[in-house]
Amino acid sequence: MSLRNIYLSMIPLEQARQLTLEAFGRTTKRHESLQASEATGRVLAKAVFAAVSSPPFHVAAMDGYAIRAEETFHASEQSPVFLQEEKNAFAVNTGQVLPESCDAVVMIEKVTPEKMGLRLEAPVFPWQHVRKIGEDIVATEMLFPATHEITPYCIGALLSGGVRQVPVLAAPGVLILPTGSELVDAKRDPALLKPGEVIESNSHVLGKLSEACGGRWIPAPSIKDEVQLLAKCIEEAASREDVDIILTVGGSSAGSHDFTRLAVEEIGEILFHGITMMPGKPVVLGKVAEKPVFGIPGYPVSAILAFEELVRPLIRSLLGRPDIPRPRCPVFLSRAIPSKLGLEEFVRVRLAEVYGRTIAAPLPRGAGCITSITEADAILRIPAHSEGMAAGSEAMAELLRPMEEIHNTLLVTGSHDNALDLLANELKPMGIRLSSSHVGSMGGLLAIRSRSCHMAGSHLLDPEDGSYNQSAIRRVLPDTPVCRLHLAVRIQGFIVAKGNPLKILHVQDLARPEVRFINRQPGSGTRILLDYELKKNQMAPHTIRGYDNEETTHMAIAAAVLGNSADTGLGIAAAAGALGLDFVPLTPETYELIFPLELEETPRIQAVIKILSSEAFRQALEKLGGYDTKKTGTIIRPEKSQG
Ligand SMILES: Nc1nc2c(c(=O)[nH]1)N[C@H]1C(S)=C(S)[C@@H](COP(=O)(O)OP(=O)(O)OC[C@H]3O[C@@H](n4cnc5c(N)ncnc54)[C@H](O)[C@@H]3O)O[C@H]1N2
Ligand code: MOO
Repeated sequence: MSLRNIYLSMIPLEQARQLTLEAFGRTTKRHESLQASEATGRVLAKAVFAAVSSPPFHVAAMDGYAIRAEETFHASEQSPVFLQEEKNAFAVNTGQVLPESCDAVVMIEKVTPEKMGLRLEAPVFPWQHVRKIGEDIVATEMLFPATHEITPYCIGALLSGGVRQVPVLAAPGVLILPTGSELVDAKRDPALLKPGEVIESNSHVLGKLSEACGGRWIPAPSIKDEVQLLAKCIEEAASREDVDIILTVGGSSAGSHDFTRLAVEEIGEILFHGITMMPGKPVVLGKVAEKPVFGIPGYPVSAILAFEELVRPLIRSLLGRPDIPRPRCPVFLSRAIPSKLGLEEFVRVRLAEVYGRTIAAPLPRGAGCITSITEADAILRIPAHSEGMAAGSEAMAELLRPMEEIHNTLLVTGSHDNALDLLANELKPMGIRLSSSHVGSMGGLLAIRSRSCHMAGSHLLDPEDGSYNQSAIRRVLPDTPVCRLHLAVRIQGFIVAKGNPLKILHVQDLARPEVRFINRQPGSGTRILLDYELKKNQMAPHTIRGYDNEETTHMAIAAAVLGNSADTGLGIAAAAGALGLDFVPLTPETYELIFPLELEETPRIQAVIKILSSEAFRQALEKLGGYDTKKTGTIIRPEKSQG
């Protein structure tokens, strides 16, 4: 039997959210009583009133003497008043109860003990430096209304107001049921994973996200892809009193083992299947025993976004609370972001402050890559009706990190080099975060031109004279004086499988029919180097199998060789070494960090210069292998004619 699903018609996200809230968004009726001191993050089920006043008595607000104010009214420098300890002046410390006869406190530094008593040279007004009964909280007054969310501050008010127990809404129980025969428990030793097995991580992410917005995660062991089993588990979950929301994770899409919709249809009804959002398209919403059942897509980023856009608003609504929107901030795009018409797209971006503007650089978009969201600083929503955004255009970003972190980011755009990771590590303790965006050397110079990065990693060979970067800078940045900070001379060569099984030794070997090549993108220094080598050897690009298959980083080339989707690609030794591959050296090249002269004195650039000039950095670079560091850290300043 073919159990392949077809989607119901997809609906817009906003409509899906409304349907969800209309069907299930009612404040929960389940209450519980909690100790006030343990109630942070919980939501009050009823209004809470103070049992006692605070302060409960008139108390001293300063260290000094409690007195009767009227006895000091005529005090002045010329005719001081002398008060007598224990008769009409009583020593008190801040917070102590005032003796009954007193109505004011004079600060200790305002009186001088003398033979005649405590000398006072100025009048004291009634209730001066006294905190009167109920100044803060009056017994019986309402402290917080129903659906108020309790913060640590609130606990102070509750305890001071004599409230020890509080009635709170039961945290909505979110049962999370991972589905997929390939899933293995995250506690299992990852070294023992068999081919095809996948570490179950999504339920942990969604569970913690549920708790962060006020829900209670009810974990469930993952189950195999079987419709009947899935239906049974959902039914059991729906019958539990402590379960308010059920999430199945994985199997929501159209694959032959994607059973969520079928299972829900068997025991309940489907409200929708498919949303015009990406990632997160194949979400299912069903109703079983009057409870919401979400079919959450299995890709990690799809799962997170489906949760945040639909499940979180529902949890908040069960708590009588508004959703928690991400803070927003206007940004400018470092490069164009094309987008699919008809889908609301959530593009993950890195942010950095460059020349006073917040620049957004898009990250790779695969919904299967959890790192596309862990590395992101913000999310850009591209509306369904848009085909994308142009480079330089302004957009509204939804922040995933505090702005302070973003302001301390050094944005390096351009060619990729493993040494940048080393640099990032050194910058971190200095409070600077390095963010690198891999767009190739030429892309980096263009980003300097459009003032959308601080530094560009570049290794652009001039085939005419064998120099690096100089002529490209003259061409691309005729009006921008830039400095060239020497990172290293590095060896470019062929990244090959361990033992170099196809014996790839020369450029000519790339033309052998059995050799599958993986190329770098146009505009990258490595691509220019390859084309130069081909020309030198009189080889036509079309004679190389895989010339048109492109990746954007050295590590991606190495990964392609490791994964056996290619036999070789041009790259640096460090990338081969990182993945345990072999390396056939071809030619040395100069890699520089280019930055605008006008940024030279900024702390972020100064920090990089300092690190690159250190012996420790040089040694670490040498250790990576394939680098010559003789000139590391030297700066070539702009030619006079430039600018
Ligand atoms: N023919 C079509 N195929 C797919 C479509 C489509 O429209 N037509 N949609 C794609 C989209 S979009 C998404 S998103 C994915 C997700 O679909 P599923 O919900 O069916 O997810 P699975 O196939 O079960 O898993 C996808 C992926 O994620 C891994 N996974 C699943 N659960 C977990 C977990 N709990 N922890 C960690 N990783 C998990 C799973 O092993 C797969 O690798 O479908 C596209 N396909
Ligand atoms: O829409 Mo799916 O959620 O891209 O990855």
